[in-house]
Amino acid sequence: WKDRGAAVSIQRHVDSNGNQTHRIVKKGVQDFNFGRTLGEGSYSTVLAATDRQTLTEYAIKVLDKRHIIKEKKVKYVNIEKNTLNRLGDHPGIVRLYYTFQDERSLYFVLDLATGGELLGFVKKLGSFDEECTRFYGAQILDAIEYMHSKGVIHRDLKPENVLLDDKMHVKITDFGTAKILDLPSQNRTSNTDGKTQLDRQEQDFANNIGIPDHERANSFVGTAEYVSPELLTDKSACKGSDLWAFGCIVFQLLAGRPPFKAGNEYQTFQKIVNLEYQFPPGFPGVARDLVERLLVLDPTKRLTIENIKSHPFFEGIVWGKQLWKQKAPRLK
Ligand SMILES: NC(=O)c1nn(CC2CCNCC2)c2c1CCc1cnc(N=C3C=CCC=C3)nc1-2
Repeated sequence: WKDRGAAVSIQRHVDSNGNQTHRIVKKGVQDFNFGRTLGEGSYSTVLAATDRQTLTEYAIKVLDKRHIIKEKKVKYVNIEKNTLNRLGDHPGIVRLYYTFQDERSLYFVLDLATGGELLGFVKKLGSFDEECTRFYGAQILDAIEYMHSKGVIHRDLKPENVLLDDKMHVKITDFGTAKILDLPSQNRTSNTDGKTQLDRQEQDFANNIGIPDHERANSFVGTAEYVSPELLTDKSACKGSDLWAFGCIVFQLLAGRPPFKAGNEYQTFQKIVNLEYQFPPGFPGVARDLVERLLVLDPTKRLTIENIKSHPFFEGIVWGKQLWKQKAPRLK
């Protein structure tokens, strides 16, 4: 495991003859005060923490080494670290500052998003108005565009993974199931002979989220409601899969519920592959047009990011840095 980046603390040391020396030591657990638990994964826990020297607050993801090895997740953890390293410079993506380790655990020192999940606000308000949906949709899309430009597909975008920082701006997180498209031409995660080969990570992930056996053989899925049809039919993710999830999120912000939801995962999957969803009465027409052009079964027929940015729904949005400088609209 190669630690990435390093933060050091300078420790003043007076030796037995009273000579003062300074030791440079890599930051470690002892440099932080750990606070509340922000989230738990199957082999990781995310805690709020404060750097005792700088008083800066972070989220620290603690991964249990023994568990990672036992559950054969080493590849996952490295993919998450490599993905976060690639995505280190965008305001809409949780940043990995550095990692360190001790005999038991690995530690990822990450941005702390104090506002919590976007999902929490949608639930509290019931739904967002067009202005708020436009702002948060634009920030999410800008972050997706950056990810894709770095050859990363998130693969599990959902309102729970869209966090908000202290300025109520978006911070996308949880790249544990992301896919790095090594070759620029490789737009789908399938191997060279064209057969969609479940890679170890996908197979491992499928094993872990309890897919029924008859589906387990060849389907890697994220969270049921936001999974794209191509992941359920030909088992491969592509950049369009993130745009499908984006369409589900825009729908959910305005409707207060995701487009595809049924009694259980299998029935939800059925609705997705049959494109069975309805807009609630009052759903704004211009947003409906956008969603209808994203929730398209054939990923090659979905709007591209450029198309979405110039769609009338996003009229008035100034894309780029300005989007992250402006004040977030008050959620009402
Ligand atoms: N899996 C992760 O990497 C991760 N998980 N969380 C907490 C999860 C809680 C459930 N929904 C998804 C996020 C975080 C991170 C990254 C780093 C990170 C930074 N800030 C927060 N902040 C939170 C504040 C309030 C409630 C939940 C999270 N959380 C995280």
